Amino acid sequence: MTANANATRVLVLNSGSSSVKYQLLDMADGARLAVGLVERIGEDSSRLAHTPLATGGTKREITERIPDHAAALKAVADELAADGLGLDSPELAAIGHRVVHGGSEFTEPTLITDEVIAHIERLIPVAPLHNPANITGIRTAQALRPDLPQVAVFDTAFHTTMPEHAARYAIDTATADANMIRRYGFHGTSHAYVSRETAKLLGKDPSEVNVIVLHLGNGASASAVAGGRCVDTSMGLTPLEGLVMGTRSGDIDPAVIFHLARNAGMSTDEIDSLLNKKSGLIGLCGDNDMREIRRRIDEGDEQAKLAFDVYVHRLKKYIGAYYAVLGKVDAIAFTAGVGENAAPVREAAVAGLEELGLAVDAGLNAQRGDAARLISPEYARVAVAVVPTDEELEIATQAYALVSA
Ligand SMILES: Nc1ncnc2c1ncn2[C@@H]1O[C@H](COP(=O)(O)OP(=O)(O)O)[C@@H](O)[C@H]1O
Ligand SMILES: CC(=O)OP(=O)(O)O
Ligand SMILES: [Mg+2]
Repeated sequence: MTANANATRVLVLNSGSSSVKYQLLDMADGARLAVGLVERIGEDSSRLAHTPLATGGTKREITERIPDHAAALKAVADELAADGLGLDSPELAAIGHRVVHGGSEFTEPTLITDEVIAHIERLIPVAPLHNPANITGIRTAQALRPDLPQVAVFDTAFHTTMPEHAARYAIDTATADANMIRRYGFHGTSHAYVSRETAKLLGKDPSEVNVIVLHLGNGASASAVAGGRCVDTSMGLTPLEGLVMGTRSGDIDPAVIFHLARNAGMSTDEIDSLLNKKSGLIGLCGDNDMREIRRRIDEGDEQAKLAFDVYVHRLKKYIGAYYAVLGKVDAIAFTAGVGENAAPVREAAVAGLEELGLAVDAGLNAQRGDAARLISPEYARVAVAVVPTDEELEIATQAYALVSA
């Protein structure tokens, strides 16, 4: 199906609302040839940072206004071309796109056609921040390489195995069905990858283990994975539900919204922006970066301490909930920016759960490193692990498997 049957490279594009992250990988040996990021698209302070790993080159930065996603992708293509890794390369087998919302329709990586794009467009009302950027990324890449297979890998796909009782909201069924309202879950490529890597770390097959995955990045979500299949996850119709995040509230009483509309005179858009962009850690203490919050706590800042405590309390509640959902837990895996780096979050989330077989060894927890590792003491019944996620590798692997089949 590829343009060139011997081609083994995959370009992965992760288009966010104001950023594009990308990686070029060679699936013959898993080598990362180039990685980069365009951020603050549409602002005067746009920045492109590109590292051509294949040539051993150092990071290059471009700081000039990049008006939109199309311009961002063209700038990325130019940077790749400067290292002889351009989009015109015959070694490129596919472009893999992270698509955040695939609804109930998409359960597998999918070859992109006009019909698939139309489906992704129909889901914009339930993913207004993410799906439009994903579609622009797809269309721009198509324009640059119309002959190349483009593959959509959906954040929601891994969660489509959730049982109906976990996916349903307890609201009027006709209203829910008419409006696509159900729990979809997100960060699925990360939950899939990390749950498999955790099984590997335990020396087991994924089908033999039950894992709670805590993906704690800027966006954050938990999932309960039984024998390799997702049975529950904390994000819902949109990526707003669940854990406390960098700028999102996670779970709240839905009546907060009516209260703000009726009594504070806020519009729907203002409340949407409040809950998605001005809540979570940033809403609680003015900072969304866990490094800065820890620094402030070390200086005795009470507001930062409260934000940390709210964050950890929610996390602990989800660990307990998914322990109950799974019945038996073999491992808890911490991943993404906060999960991989913030030892105090891991320690606090598990503190006091010894009766559940959960404990963290302080020495192991304090160690750093890029490899998956256990941080629980020998005696603990449940393994606690730090397992670095790699969404780009997972997207490339899924996209390549589809086009080389
Ligand atoms: N060394 C660190 N210590 C504590 N927190 C960190 C560290 N490095 C990154 N983080 C946290 O990780 C977050 C970013 O996580 P990441 O998974 O890269 O997010 P995303 O992919 O959603 O942008 C930062 O906002 C910060 O809170
Ligand atoms: C779905 C989602 O929350 O994505 P991100 O963490 O990239 O914002
Ligand atoms: Mg991430």
